[in-house]
Formats: sequence, C-alpha cells, structure tokens
Amino acid sequence: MAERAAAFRAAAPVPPRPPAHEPLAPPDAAGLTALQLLRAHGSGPRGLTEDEAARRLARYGENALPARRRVTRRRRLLRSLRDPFTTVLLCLGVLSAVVAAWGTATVILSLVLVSCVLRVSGEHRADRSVALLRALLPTTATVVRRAEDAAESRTREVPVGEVVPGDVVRLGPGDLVPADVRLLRATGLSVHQQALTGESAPVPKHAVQEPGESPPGPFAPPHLCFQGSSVAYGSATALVTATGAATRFAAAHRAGDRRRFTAFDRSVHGISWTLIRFMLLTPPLVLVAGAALHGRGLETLPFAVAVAVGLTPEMLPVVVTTALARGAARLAREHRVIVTRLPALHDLGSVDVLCLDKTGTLTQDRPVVTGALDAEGRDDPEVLRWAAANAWWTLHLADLPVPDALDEAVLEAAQEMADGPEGVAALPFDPVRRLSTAVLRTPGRLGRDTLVVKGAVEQVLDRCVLDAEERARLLDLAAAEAAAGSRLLAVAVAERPARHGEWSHADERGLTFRGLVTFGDALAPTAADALAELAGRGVGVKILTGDHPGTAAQVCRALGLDPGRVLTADEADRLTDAELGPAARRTAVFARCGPEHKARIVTALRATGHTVGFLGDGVNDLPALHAADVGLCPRESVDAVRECADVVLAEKDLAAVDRAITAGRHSGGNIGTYLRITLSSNLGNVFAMLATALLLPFLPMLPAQVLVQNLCFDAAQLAFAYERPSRAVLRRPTRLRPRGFLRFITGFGLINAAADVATFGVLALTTHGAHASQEAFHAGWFTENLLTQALVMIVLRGGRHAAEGRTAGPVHRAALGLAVIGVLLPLSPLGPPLAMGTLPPLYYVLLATVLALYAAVLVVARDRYGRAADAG
Ligand SMILES: Nc1ncnc2c1ncn2[C@@H]1O[C@H](COP(=O)(O)OP(=O)(O)OP(=O)(O)O)[C@@H](O)[C@H]1O
Repeated sequence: MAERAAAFRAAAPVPPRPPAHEPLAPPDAAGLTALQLLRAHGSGPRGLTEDEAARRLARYGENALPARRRVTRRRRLLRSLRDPFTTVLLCLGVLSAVVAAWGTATVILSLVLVSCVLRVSGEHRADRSVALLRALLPTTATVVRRAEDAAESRTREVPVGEVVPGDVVRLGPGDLVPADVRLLRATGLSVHQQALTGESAPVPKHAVQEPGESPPGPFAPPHLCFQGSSVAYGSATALVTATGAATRFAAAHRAGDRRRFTAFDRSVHGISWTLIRFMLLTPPLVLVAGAALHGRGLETLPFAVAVAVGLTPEMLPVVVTTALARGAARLAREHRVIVTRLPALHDLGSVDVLCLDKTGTLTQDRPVVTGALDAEGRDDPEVLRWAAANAWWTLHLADLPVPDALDEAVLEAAQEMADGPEGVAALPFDPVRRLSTAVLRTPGRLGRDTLVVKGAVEQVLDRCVLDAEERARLLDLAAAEAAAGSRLLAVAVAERPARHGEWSHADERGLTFRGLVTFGDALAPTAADALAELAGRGVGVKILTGDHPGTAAQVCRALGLDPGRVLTADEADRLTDAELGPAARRTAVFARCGPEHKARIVTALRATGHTVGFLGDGVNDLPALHAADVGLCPRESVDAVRECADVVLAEKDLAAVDRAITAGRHSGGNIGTYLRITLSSNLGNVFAMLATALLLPFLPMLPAQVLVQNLCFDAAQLAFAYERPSRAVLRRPTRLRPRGFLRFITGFGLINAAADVATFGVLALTTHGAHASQEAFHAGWFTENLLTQALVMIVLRGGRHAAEGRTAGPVHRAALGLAVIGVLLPLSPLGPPLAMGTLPPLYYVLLATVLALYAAVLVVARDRYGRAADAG
C-alpha cells in the first residue's frame, strides 16, 4: 500500500516554481519523498551544475549566516532611543516643552539627537570593522556539484554565502548547517539547535523517505535541519531548500535581533537604574523645596530639569563603542585575535574564571601511542590492532571527513590495515557516550560478525561481562596508567550472529574486555608560564575535560597547577545546581565531562557571581561556549565553534588568551574610569546645586549654563576612549560592581560637592555687594565646575600613570582644554549671552586655594580607595 502511494506521488506533477526570494518548495509541508523534493528543486542526487548554481545565486542572493546579518541604521536608531537614559532625557525634554521652556527643551532634544547620531554612527562603524574582521574567518560548506550536465559530480568547499536552493550538501561533525535542508541520508546525526530553540542538548535527526506527522515546533521535524544549527556528531547528505532571508531562522528572528545579556550589561543596568531613579526624583524635589523655601512656582522647572539632565552620562554609548572598537582593531592588528562580538571584549576584561579543555591547551594535541596492554597489564599488540580496525572502519563507514587525534594516532601506530576483516557497520564516536563501535566481518567466516568497541575505560567496562572484583581491578590498572599522565582507550569485543539490519547502541553489551591503548601527549610549551601569568592577573583557571581524572590531574601537576580534589561529572550530577556552584568554585579540575556537564559547570560558576570565559575547540565544547560570558576558540576550530565563539585566537595558546584578556581590561578599564569620573562629578554638581538652590534667593546656575557645562564635560570625556590605562588597571579583572561603584561615586561626589560649596563661600565673599552679583556668581561657579572636573579627570585617572613616567595622554589634554574653557568662556564674548559676568581677581586667588585643597583631598581619598580595592 505504502509503495503504491509512493509510486503515485512519484508520478504526481511537480509543483510550479515560486517567485524569487521564496523557497523553491515548502521544505516539509508537501510531504514529498526525497526524490520528489529533489526534482521539485530542479536538482538531483548528483547536485546542481556550476552554471545553474551561479544563476540561482544571482536570483536568490547571498546566503548570509544569522550571526553575520547586518543591523540596519533605522533599527539601530530605534534601539538607541530605547536606551533608558535617552528615554528619561526625552521625557524631560517633553516636560520642558509643555511648560514652554523652549530653550531647555531645545538643548535637551539636541543632546539626545547628537548622542543618538554619534552612537548610531559609532556602532555602525564598529560593526563594519567587526564584519571585516569576521571576513577573515571564512565559513565554508561542502557542496556536491557538476562542472556540466554530463560531468561526474564532485564535492567541493564553497563559501557559505554561495550555497543556493537545490544544492546537495555534505555535513560532518562541527559543520554549520549552511541553510535550511532536508536530509537525504544520515548516519548517527545529531545537531545543536541552541541558537534556534535555546535547547543545549543535541537533537537526533534522520532521513525519512516519506515525511509523516512531525512533532510540534518549527524546528522539530526530524528529517529537516536548519540554518543556525550545527552538527554535533554523525554525518549526512542533504538538499538545500531555503537560503538567506528565506530560512526559518531568519523568519523567526526578523522581528528583532536577540542580544545576549552580558556581564557588562548586568553591571551597567544596575547602575543606570539607580541613576534614573535619582534623575526622576530630582525635579519634584527641587520644585517642592523651591516652593517651600522661596515661594517659587513652576518657573523653577527648567532648572530642575537641567539638574536632572546634568546627571546623565550621555556619552556612555559612544565611549563604550569607541573604546571597544579600538581595542578590537588593535588586538586583530597586533595579535591576530578576532573579536566577533564587541561587548565580549569588555567582558573579557572582567573574566575572573577561565575554563579550559585540556587537550591542545595544556597539551599539544599530538597524541602518540605509547603502549597496548592486555587485561593483566602485559604488552599485547593485538589490542592495538582491534583499536585500529575500529578507528579505520568508523572513519570510512560513518563518512567522517577526518579522524580525531586519538584515532589518527592509533592508525599511525598500527600502520598497515590491508588484509584485516571488513567493516560492515559503524557507530561513530560521540562525546556523550565516549564510545565508538565497528562491526567487522572476517572474509570466509560466514554467519558471525565481530563487534569492536573502544572508548573511555568506565564506559567500556560498563558494557563488559565482569564481576565487581574484576571491574575494580581493571579500573585500578587504568588509574595507575592515567596517574603517569597517559591518555587511555579501552578496547572490548564480542562475537555476534551476522545480520542484515541496523546495529544500534543496544548491541554494545555483553562484551569481552581486551585491554588498553595508552597515549602520551607532550605539554604545550607556553602553558606553564601562561598559567602563572593568568594567576598573577587574578584569573582562576579551571580544567573541564572529558578525560580520565588521573590523566587530567597529572597534566596539571606537570604544569605547576595544583589539581586539588578532582570532581568527576558523575559526582557533579549528584549535586543540585545550588550545591554545584560552591563546589565548582573550590575545584580546579573537572574530569569525564560531557558537553552538557561543561555547560552546567560554567553556568554554576556564573551563578556564583563569576565572569566566566571558556576556551574550547571541539563540538563537545559548544554548549559551554554558549553558556560562558565569553567564548574563546582557536582559529582552526570547526566552523560551528568559530561561529559561536566571541573571540577567535590565532592559535590555541594560553599566552594568546592572556593577551586578549589584557586588551579587554584595557578597553573595560577605560570605560570604568569614564563612568566613575563622569558620574562622581555629575553627582557632586547635582548635590551642590540642590544645596545652594535651597540657600540662594536666585538659581545657582541657569538651565542654559547647566546644559553648556554638560556639553563641555561630554566632549572632554570622549578622551577616555583613547586613553592607555595604568598598569594597576590591567592587574585585576575590570569589574563594575554596582554597590562598590555607587559607593565610589557618592563618596567622590560628596567631596566634589564640598568643593562647590566652599566656592559658594568664596563667591559670597568676593562678589558680595558687587553690582552684578548674580552674573558674577554664575560665572564663578561655571569656572569652578569645569576646573574641578578637569582636576578629577587628572587625579582619578592619572595617579600611578604619572608614577609610571608616561607622557601626558588624551585625558590630560582634554582636561587641560576643559580648564581653559572654564576660565576663558565667561570672559569671552559668549559670557554675556550666557548671563555670566566678570569676577574680581581675588576670586581667582581664593579659587586656586580651594582647588589645591580639593586636589589634596582627592589624592588622599583616591589612595585610600585604591588600598581598599586592592585588599578587597
Ligand atoms: N575516537 C575515539 N574513539 C573512542 N573513544 C574516544 C575517542 N576519542 C576520545 N575517546 C574517549 O573519550 C574520552 C573523552 O574524550 P574527548 O575527546 O571527548 O575529551 P575532551 O573533553 O575533548 O578532552 P579534552 O578536555 O582533553 O580536550 C577520552 O578520554 C577517550 O577515552
């Protein structure tokens, strides 16, 4: 019956071609067989011709990967308007317009406009440079194509952007699924769909002849794979059904790009909301106080609004993007490290825990076979031959593109495989089960097949027929080998009646243990120094490996890292999430970790307040790379890993990680210093204005003066994006802890306010009885505000910088510019229009005294704060 239905469908007319930019045929809904779908796409099992592929590329356009799609300027502008500070500023602008304070409203709206434009163009430029850097990391897909109709089909690598609907593609472990595809053939295939569904465990997929009912959910059909996912293990051949904007990922996420909430976002978020609450509180406070003390009415509102505006760090987004883009460009230029997501550079500077896999990071990942032992621990070359037969046939039958390092070492050691048994089936290695199986048939030996299983010792022993005592003895034998630093593969076999049907994991039981293959892997030459360097920078290193606990511990010891008590994945499984966090903090080495364990440990560490970086290169590291604050990988990692990592290193070298972290601290340090200095001065000014507004019979500054002063501050503070931070900043993770930060800005804000109030006294003294005392007061305060701001920039930024003997940097120059404007603007022709009068010379003498005192207090407070921070 089913056959007849299939034959009927095969004879059914092919659906007409839809217009360009639409998929050629719905990928699953039609319920077409694989062959019908191939025909509907004008393709065949031998793929498209090169000419046809070129025509389709022109028709359907480039197949851009999700992470590489551009954000339009319009969306960027809308996003910048959604920023909470901008929203509050807009509200204050509207409020000013409502009470017809047109001057204030215009200045506020211009501030919003200028900061949005600067932000959009800064982000656009930064994104362009990231796109250029990303272009250095080409991602390819393996397509089956023909030179012309009659020619043989060939597989070749093409840039992912050139994949077109109708292409036949090959997929292997670590490949990105280049477009939406329908599986034609698949062997042991599982894909990571985390970017699509949020689910971190790989999902099994298989080819089906006739699609039936699929489980609910757009990404659930088992015979379809989607752009945005990647192959965890297994292999497949598939037909491309939709590319670029027509893919399901593009459709599902067109409504808005999903941004990860980074460590930086978390800290800035906390600080921003505290400030915003303060901003919202300021106008009513000023109004009420003005009414109660001076009987003023709504005419105080523009001043109240201007005071609130004075708190805003408008330049924050601009300073952030500029500092990060410059840092990323320098990293790429000087160290060939590519940052694929800009905020990750800031987070890299905050990383205080770095999780690593072992192989290739601490060791060279060039394992060599050092021995083959039987169950008694005696040399037995037969064990190596079984392992090699398994490696050879899993490689060939599962259609894997390249052997992994252990298989390669086994094949190298075993040399010729010529007249061994023939492989008839294979279940390739997967990092969750940590096993690989081959089914072998010896020529001339009918009716019996041999199952050869190799893998991690515990997993193989679990499938062998052994009593508890013997199992424990074999585990001890393996532990003794591992304690010497060897990597291990256990080998077991079983005789089974030959069969035509499929072999499955359920067949891997009742095995006979054959022995162990041992491997040596030399230590990475730079690892020991880099570990010490990272420790000196306050970065805790943790090893998350799939390997034996003994091997991992010995490698750490050899590198001078105390492994302490190794936690195995089984032990971690027995802990709740709440228990795992503290345990993970205490532990340096985690062994026998599968992909999910690595991700769970990273998540647990983040939950305890750490900023976690993860360095890995294999598909088994994907969930952890997603889970970490910053994912790092070497350039030669598989495509899927490179596409999900935030930072791509030129090589897998801990020293390169150290350099990248330093660059992150450089950019992050500048952003932190900017925020500290800006907000403490802003807050200080606001405190002082509120206090004097209560005391004075007139406003201490007119709204226009507050806003001009704000503009001058903003312009000067851009210099922070270009500064070289002091060595002290580079010595520890740059972390904005909202509490400590708020303590800092209120402390220094109060010192600033004290200087302002002292100036108030000086002004009262020197301008008392003067003819134009209001104008003189305004001018005096304006000058003092800019000079104190300039002082703060130099003292809070400079300190150790000066001791390090460096020449004046951009911040010093900007501070100088600010001071000059502060002194000269009131005296210039701009003074009178801004309602600023002239000041008696005595004022300047007394002001110099106030400033000298202020500088002395600042230095003392800064050093005390520095000592407290060092101790904390
Ligand atoms: N090709 C293979 N066939 C069978 N078993 C393997 C194979 N490769 C690795 N194993 C087993 O699986 C265990 C875990 O290996 P895997 O490569 O998943 O670890 P990993 O987490 O990548 O290790 P590392 O942290 O050292 O990079 C190994 O100790 C080994 O016993």
